[in-house]
Amino acid sequence: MANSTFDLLGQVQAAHQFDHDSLFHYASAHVPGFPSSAASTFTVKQFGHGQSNPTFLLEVGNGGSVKRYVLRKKPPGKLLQSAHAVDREYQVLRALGERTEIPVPKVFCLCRDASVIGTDFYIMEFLEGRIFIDPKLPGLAPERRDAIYRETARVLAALHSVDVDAIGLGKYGRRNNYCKRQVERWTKQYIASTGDSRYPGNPKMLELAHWLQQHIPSEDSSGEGIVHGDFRIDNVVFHPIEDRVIGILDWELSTLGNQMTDVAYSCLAYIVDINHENQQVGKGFELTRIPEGIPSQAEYLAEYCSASGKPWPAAVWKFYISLAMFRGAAIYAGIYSRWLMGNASGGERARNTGKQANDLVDSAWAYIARKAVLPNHPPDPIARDYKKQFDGGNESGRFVPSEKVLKLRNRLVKFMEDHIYPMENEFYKLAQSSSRWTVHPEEESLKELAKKEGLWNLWIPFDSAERAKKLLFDESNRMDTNGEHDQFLGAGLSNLEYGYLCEIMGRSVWAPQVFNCGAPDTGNMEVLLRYGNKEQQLQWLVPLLQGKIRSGFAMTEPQVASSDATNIECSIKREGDSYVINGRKWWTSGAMDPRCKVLIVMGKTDFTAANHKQQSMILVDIQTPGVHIKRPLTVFGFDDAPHGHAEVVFDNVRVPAKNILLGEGRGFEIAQGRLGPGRLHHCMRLIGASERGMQMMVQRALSRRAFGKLIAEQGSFRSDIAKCRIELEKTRLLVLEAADQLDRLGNKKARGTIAMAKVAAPSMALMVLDTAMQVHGAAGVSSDTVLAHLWATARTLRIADGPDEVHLGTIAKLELQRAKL
Ligand SMILES: Cc1cc2nc3c(=O)[nH]c(=O)nc-3n(C[C@H](O)[C@H](O)[C@H](O)COP(=O)(O)OP(=O)(O)OC[C@H]3O[C@@H](n4cnc5c(N)ncnc54)[C@H](O)[C@@H]3O)c2cc1C
Repeated sequence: MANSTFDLLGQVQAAHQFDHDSLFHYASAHVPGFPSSAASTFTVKQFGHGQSNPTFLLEVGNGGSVKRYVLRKKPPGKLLQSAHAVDREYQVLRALGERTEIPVPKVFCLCRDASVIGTDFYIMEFLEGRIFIDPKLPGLAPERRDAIYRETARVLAALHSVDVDAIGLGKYGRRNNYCKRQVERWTKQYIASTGDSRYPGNPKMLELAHWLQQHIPSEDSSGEGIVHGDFRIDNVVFHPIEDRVIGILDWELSTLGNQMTDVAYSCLAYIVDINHENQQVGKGFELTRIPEGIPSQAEYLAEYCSASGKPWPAAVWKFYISLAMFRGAAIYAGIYSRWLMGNASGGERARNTGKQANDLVDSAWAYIARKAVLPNHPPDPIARDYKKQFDGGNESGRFVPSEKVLKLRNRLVKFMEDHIYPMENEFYKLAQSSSRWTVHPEEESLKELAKKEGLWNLWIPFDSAERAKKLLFDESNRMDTNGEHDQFLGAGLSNLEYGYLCEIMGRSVWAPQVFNCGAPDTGNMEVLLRYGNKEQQLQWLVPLLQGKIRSGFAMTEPQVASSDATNIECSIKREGDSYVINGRKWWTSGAMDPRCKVLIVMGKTDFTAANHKQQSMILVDIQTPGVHIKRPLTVFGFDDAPHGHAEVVFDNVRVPAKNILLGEGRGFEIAQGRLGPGRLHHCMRLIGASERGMQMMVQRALSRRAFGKLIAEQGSFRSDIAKCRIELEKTRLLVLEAADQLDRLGNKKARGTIAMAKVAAPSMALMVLDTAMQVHGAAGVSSDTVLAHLWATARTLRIADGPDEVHLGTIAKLELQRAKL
């Protein structure tokens, strides 16, 4: 719940008492409209929230009406040099209040005469509104949380856009080398606060200061505008009922300088949980769980960057967050030192701040040790618009995702931003190293996290899940899942519903496997779900569903045109209780992966049967003698390690006869069942890859200048991007339509539309990604961006899972058949 500004009031603390009469007379003379009558009642209360300059509510009753003002003063006692400068607060509030639209309380007078109440003070307007002390915004509906965070980001952006020279604040501070000076200043103040034997200094804090000095971003040398210095959600007053800021408070640390420090400070709740009531600093909600509705840190930052026009700070974010924690630690050490002296304005609540200062230092070091802290690019605004578009829940229409799907989608979008995009570089690094054929340990941890978040096996259609539930749990209950078997059978979605989610996974080549939704595993699991017997399911399907193993599908052969599967020559010969397999396969995707334990092999059990009855599919344990992985193949130089596409030789491979799927001669039947949903999954992922391309294209065009103009301002680019958007939206609708037909009409009747989607999606993705690469210039074709890899993958999909021509043939055949009817 929000606190009303009234809720934060209490009695004036003993250490902060002052002469009320003296203040009353001064205010009567200096504050316009302040009652002067001796008959007035005058009460003073102290605001309990905040630890810096003591702040008081003045209430003057006069003839039934009450006027309210706020007074802010320096704390009494010995103060650190340059801290608590209320005259500066007054100066900045006045300039902003009188000459800009930035919401701040109006100031009335500044008093520098210590004889009035003992210290400098100023009097300002009292704002009646809401203050959110807890950044998790408990008690608020998710959409209000979203609105409040986004408004906070926009107000900060507006403040940072103020032209300080135009409003007389050009000399409010030195603009350049702000972070450098901050590190020096807070180091000094920390040392001053901790000299006492009751509170010794922490050597890790000084090491942190050193690290920060070494990592100051180059932009720090050129100055910017206003820095608030303590911009947090609880220093902002919201309108009593509207989600709009009516005042930014607490300007004690304001100056001119590097504004990204404000942004990072406002993000600290994502990283650490600082609550004065707690004895120690906890984990922020980025590490625990972001309360529903609150945008991810990346979304919050994207809102700020888009409103302020600032570049995306991925490369420097570690520095700014660590600086924010360093400064927080120095401030807390100062508060603790004042508490020890008995004059902390927050009173007893300051008792934990000494320990919390040390916790912040530890948190900063832990943050610095993190591999990745922000995605390389801001989250896709289109995904957010899409979310906004449907979040109202009132929209109707054929392709409007349900509430359940939207919730999963939002969770997935966050997971991608928080965990996948930040790890992409790390995954690529390993995949290009000499240890390329090993799995990155983080991938396995992310799989566990995806399970916990309910983002596991989402591809499983509800009808298949029902069948598996009966077979695997209800009867034998042998699947060891700690009673959480539902988690392994997806979320009970239709193919259409999955379409909205699979698209999000397609934005990164690394994502699908983290959610156990990658090819060829999904197709293979589908085969086992539909056609496997119980024994086969228990042996192979269960560990695949759990993500403990991976699998491959071996159909294509180098020596024959494999788009026509009747050509396949691999032989599967029955010999007693076994089948003996001989043949050469290639492009068996996933077979290089160290987790790959089983292959579904397609071959001929009867070379003399009718054309479509010769083929069978059989399960082969990859460790079986005679299975030789010959080499990884590359796609335009990408070997897709550690997954890989292998050439595999089967040399007298003997497997138990019970490994045959469905029975001899049923291979084509299974292939048809396998390929419908699997093909569509590729299409859905291509929509996501194209959205990523669009997003990168836009960012590049808005930040790169050529021949005196942003690329975004060049006419040719505008036409290209518009065409890309048209193609993308057309294709998305076609893919969703195909998924819907698959749900409603089944694989066979939907095959024409699935074929259309299968041809349209790669060609659209190639166009969009090609345009994105073009806009990136040479960087676009390098492996410094994800574009080339996404493009290469999209290109293979004009061939893999059947070349375009085969699908075009299907579409044409159906079209002509219709004409004959
Ligand atoms: C990245 C990648 C991953 C793959 N993963 C797997 C996998 O996991 N398992 C697996 O078994 N296979 C896999 N494949 C192989 C893929 O399924 C085959 O390449 C595909 O089926 C085509 O077979 P082919 O290469 O033998 O081409 P061919 O059959 O020789 O066809 C070559 C070309 O002939 C033309 N053509 C074919 N049919 C017609 C027609 N009817 N009309 C007009 N022109 C036609 C098309 O232009 C076609 O591209 C993968 C391929 C790639 C690139």
